[in-house]
Amino acid sequence: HEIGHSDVDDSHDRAHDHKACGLEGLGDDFLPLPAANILLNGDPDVLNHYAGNTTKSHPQEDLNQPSGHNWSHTTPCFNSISFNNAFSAHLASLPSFTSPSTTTNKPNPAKYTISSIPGKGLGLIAATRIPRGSVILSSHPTLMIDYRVFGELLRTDYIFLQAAAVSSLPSTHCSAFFNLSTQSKNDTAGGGGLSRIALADSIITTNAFDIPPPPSPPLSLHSRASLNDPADDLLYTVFASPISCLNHDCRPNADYRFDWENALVQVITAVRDIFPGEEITISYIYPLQSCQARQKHLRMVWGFDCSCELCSRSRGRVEESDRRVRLIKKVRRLLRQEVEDDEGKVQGKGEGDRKKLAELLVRLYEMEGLWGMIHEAYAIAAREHSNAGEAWMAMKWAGLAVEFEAMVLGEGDDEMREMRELARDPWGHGSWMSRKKNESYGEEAGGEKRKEGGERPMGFRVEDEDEEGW
Ligand SMILES: C[S@@+](CC[C@H](N)C(=O)[O-])C[C@H]1O[C@@H](n2cnc3c(N)ncnc32)[C@H](O)[C@@H]1O
Repeated sequence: HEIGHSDVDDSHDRAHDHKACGLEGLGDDFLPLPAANILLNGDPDVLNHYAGNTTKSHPQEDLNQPSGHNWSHTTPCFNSISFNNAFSAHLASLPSFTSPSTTTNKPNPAKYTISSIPGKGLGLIAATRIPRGSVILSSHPTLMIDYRVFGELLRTDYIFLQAAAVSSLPSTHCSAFFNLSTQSKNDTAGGGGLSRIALADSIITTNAFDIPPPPSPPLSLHSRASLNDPADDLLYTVFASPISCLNHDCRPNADYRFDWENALVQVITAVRDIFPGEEITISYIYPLQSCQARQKHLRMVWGFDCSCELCSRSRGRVEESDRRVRLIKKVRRLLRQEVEDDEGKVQGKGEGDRKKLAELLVRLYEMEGLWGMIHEAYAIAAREHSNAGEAWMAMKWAGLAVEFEAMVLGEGDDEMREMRELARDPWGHGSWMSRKKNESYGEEAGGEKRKEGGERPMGFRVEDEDEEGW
């Protein structure tokens, strides 16, 4: 990467000028034998998906891009390296790829500029105020790799397939890919001594996202053995778009989700208000770790020393944050300790304190600035108040949970559905009054009553998701 690109189009055009694309560009790195064997044996394949055309690619062939469409780097298109061609074909059959003229990627230069950030390379800077909950940008993946590729193929084979998959993308996408950064500043395509195969590998390592399985897998995925283990990540993807310029922050102001309904579009949303001139950031790692653990993880996996605001604080303030993280974990553990009594009702230790603990948890997430995760605390607080028969408080917390879940989980998520239900009708929710009635919660120790006509307390409008805040 050259430092100081001010917009994406410019960087892509420049890359296009001086980078050879296409398989012939692999030059001396061409490794015909092992890859040819893999392809002849059938699995895995590199599949090219251009606007609804699914073409099986053999690395030796130069692919003809479909004509009749004005290709730009925002036209949705991806290559996949997959053991499951049906799945790739399923994605390619979705409207984003079959009608690219109506569903192009959405870079949003009005909201941000790409600038040089001291110590981090390029990054996205807010050009305007971006309210919490607004989508900043969204993009289709350019490259998808089935995770099993890394376990089941030799490295020499899969790094060849990676380079072949990238090189057979349309030239605009290929250029955008090779313009992405690598872990070592000297590795970029313009300079540095890396071969094209090694360069593609380094770019993938630096810029890829893990994609977990969808909440309800499409039919073509049911054959995947690894789906039996929900912890298994499914795909490894790279977005040759401004998404790849988002730097890491241990307490980020934006977060992302993958929209399975819409061909795995990655949607980046502000999780708090972002002000003009602020850097837009996401977290590359699980944020609930000590500073030392986060730093170690980022150094080992990503190869950089984090210079985010939290990691740059004085030692005392870093320790304060670490203590809060430990307390969050402890409170979560305490709230998870529940047993069912003879009647199947949930009985917790120190029951009267559970609501207070849940509210403490919310406060701790807020103090830590964990806006991308705070829906967890809101959902816990909502259930605790519902368990205790406090309808209005349950509705308040469930409403907040829905608002924040919408940013990071999306509509298909089970917890979001549950919270929406709880916010709408706590009295009919499974958690209602499930705590033993041995304490005087709410009205008449029997819980708050449903109001006539299903009135809501002022300010709780779960349906009005487009409105900013409550
Ligand atoms: C996906 S790229 C992000 C865009 C990159 N800054 C660029 O110039 O293209 C990831 C790389 O950005 C840099 N980076 C991201 N977050 C950082 C942080 N918090 N501190 C230092 N470097 C960071 C690291 O070099 C990392 O390998």
